[in-house]
Amino acid sequence: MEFRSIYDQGFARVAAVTIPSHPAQPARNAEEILLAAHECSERGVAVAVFPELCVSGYAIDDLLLQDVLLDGVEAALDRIREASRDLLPLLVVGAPLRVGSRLYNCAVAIHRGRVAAVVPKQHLPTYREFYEKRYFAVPAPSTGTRIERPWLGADEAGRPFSARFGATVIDVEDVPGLAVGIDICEDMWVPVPPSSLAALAGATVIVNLSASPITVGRAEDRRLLVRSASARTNTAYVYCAAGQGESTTDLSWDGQTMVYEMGDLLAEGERFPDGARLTVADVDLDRLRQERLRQGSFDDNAQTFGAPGSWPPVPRLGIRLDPPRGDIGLERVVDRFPFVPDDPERLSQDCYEAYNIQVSGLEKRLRAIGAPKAVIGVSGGLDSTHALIVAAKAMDRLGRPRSDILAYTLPGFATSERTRTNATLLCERLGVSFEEIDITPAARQMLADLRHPWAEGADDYDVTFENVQAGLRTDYLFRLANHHSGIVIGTGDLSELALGWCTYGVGDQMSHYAVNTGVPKTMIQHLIRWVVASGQFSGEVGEVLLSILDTEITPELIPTKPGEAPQSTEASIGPYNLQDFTLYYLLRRGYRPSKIAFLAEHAWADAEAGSWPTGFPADKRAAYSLEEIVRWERLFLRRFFANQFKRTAIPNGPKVMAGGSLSPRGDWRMPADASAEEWLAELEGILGNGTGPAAPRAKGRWS
Ligand SMILES: Nc1ncnc2c1ncn2[C@@H]1O[C@H](COP(=O)(O)OP(=O)(O)OC[C@H]2O[C@@H]([n+]3cccc(C(=O)O)c3)[C@H](O)[C@@H]2O)[C@@H](O)[C@H]1O
Ligand SMILES: Nc1ncnc2c1ncn2[C@@H]1O[C@H](COP(=O)(O)OP(=O)(O)OP(=O)(O)O)[C@@H](O)[C@H]1O
Ligand SMILES: NC(=O)CC[C@H](N)C(=O)O
Repeated sequence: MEFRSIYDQGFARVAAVTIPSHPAQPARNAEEILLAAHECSERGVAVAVFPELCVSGYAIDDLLLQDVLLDGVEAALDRIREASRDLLPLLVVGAPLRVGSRLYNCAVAIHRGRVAAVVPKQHLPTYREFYEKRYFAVPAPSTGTRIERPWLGADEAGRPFSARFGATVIDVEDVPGLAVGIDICEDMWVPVPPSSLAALAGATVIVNLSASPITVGRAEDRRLLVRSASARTNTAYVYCAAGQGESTTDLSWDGQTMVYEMGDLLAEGERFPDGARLTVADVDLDRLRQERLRQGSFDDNAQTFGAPGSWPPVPRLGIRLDPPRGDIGLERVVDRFPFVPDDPERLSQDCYEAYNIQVSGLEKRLRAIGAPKAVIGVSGGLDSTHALIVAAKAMDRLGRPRSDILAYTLPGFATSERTRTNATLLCERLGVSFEEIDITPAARQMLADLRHPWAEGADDYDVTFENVQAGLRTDYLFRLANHHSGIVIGTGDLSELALGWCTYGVGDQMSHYAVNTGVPKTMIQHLIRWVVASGQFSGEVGEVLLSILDTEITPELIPTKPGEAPQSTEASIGPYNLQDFTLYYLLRRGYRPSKIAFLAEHAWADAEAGSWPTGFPADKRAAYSLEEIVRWERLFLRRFFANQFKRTAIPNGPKVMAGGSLSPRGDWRMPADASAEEWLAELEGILGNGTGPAAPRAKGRWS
């Protein structure tokens, strides 16, 4: 197992290749195909798809029925097949082929000197500009025919090879999880495309050989179809259209290429190119496999289609690829923040939704109870600030005065002037009811009653010292809620829950309704920025919110000595940048820790590379080495397992992100006494730290 090998990390490299077309000149087209195929091979591509009828040219009309053309096509396929012996990828090319007494519009799947399968187009457009039924036959629904033709080649003893003719899923046996299904252009435009059945039979990558002429607006239609096909079939969909050189007698061609994976665009090629273009992307086979594992309805649907009287399942056959195992890079963008999109419009939309999910969640709870007051401990930090502006909006929407929010600042031994001032200003400007209660006398009393060394003058700031303060704050807030007929609004976020960074029970883990539990820390700052930018509150509230965004994240539980930096949360539990990254891939994707580290290195190794979310401060653009990534991931895993007990007992609160919730009722169930050992061992083994080289991956795990 090579840590930096994409094929060992569950990816497969695919290419959508558009080439210059030479209409009715199969020999020249074969050379164009081979030129691009060599490049794909050098780049470690596993599957390369070319346009529909690229061997003959698509728009050649009645020339399709000429024997010179059809003989030339077979000779060209023979040439490609022979030359493919030295090439890595499975090549899928389009050609008109005589089978029996008719002509078929086919995809020919070629690998290492053999034709793996010939898949005929099932849906022939014969409307508007298309006239395919004039030339081509619709294949019979019964599959399983074999064809024997000289261009299929022969073995060493001269025995001729035959090939499957019909819909087929091609399993790449030594790239677990890579199974290729085929659509040919119009096949994608019908309600039940062949690719849907191929996906239900196990295909994870669908290739579409297309010769869709370009008219205004059609590229967007294709994008919609490819994107939705990939999302609905849980596949990567690799689309490739004919381009430069196709006949412009009555039409024009743009050579559009794109790769979508489960609705996400991985790569897209230049349109109207002046030569061959390879659109290359690394498909995450683990993601597809994991999604089908957890979304059981996918397989249920396959059962429905496999039932008697329904479509027969698409047959599968296997090839072996022997892909490169070294470091060939990663042809895929890995976002630094899986919970936070970089695209400004998408980020704004996500923030709008997240904020409204939180606000409407609290609104419903307040209405259901019968207009209780909302009691909040406001520290001047990010979480309680956000909870406060969620509560303020909920009160506005309920038509109740903001004074029904009872905000308390509860300074302890380490509360700084800055957070306290921010908290005070924010409450004043929002117009909520506000009071300060100093918890230090009660905390002193409790520490003395406990006979804590600090009470006897020692410099001992342990967990008990911290939790006495967090606990007393909670005690005050709950009793204030009783006293004023209110409920305590919980402020803790999703990242803190993942790490167990809260005080259990009599502490900030508990509340009557927790508005932030579904929001990761890396998202909270953007939410607050969005609240300011979208003018949810007055300009003067916005000013304080921006000042709060600038404050270092600290629990303020241990006093700062002169000349020392204040207690830093991230120094204790790791950068939230990395911890949210791990959280997403563990929770939503179920990935191995080694794969998470591999992805994190691609996302975080270089602060200059790739994009950052809009508004992300330049001075906070961090980078992390693989060593740092692994160090903090280890800590994450230990804390994530050890703190499940805090999650099994969390208060109610809405799920916000599709990436996951940690509520045992919402989206995450796990034992509160499980061990992280196996997860830690997997990480150690991969990096060769301590436990020696990693065991080779078991075969067939993905099937
Ligand atoms: N699986 C399990 N099932 C049942 N009980 C389990 C348990 N594992 C530990 N325990 C028990 O739980 C207790 C430990 O949990 P707990 O009392 O919560 O204490 P603990 O997790 O040790 O400490 C809380 C940490 O959160 C930090 N904190 C607190 C408050 C706010 C913030 C913030 O910045 O937002 C941070 C604080 O600085 C401290 O480091 C122990 O008594 C332990 O024996
Ligand atoms: N000085 C304080 N006054 C009032 N409430 C406080 C104070 N300190 C902490 N709290 C309450 O305890 C919660 C957790 O506190 P802490 O500051 O340790 O964590 P945090 O997650 O960084 O939250 P925040 O970003 O709101 O500070 C806060 O959200 C707040 O509700
Ligand atoms: N060649 C084809 O099958 C093209 C048909 C497709 N519906 C299109 O409009 O692009």
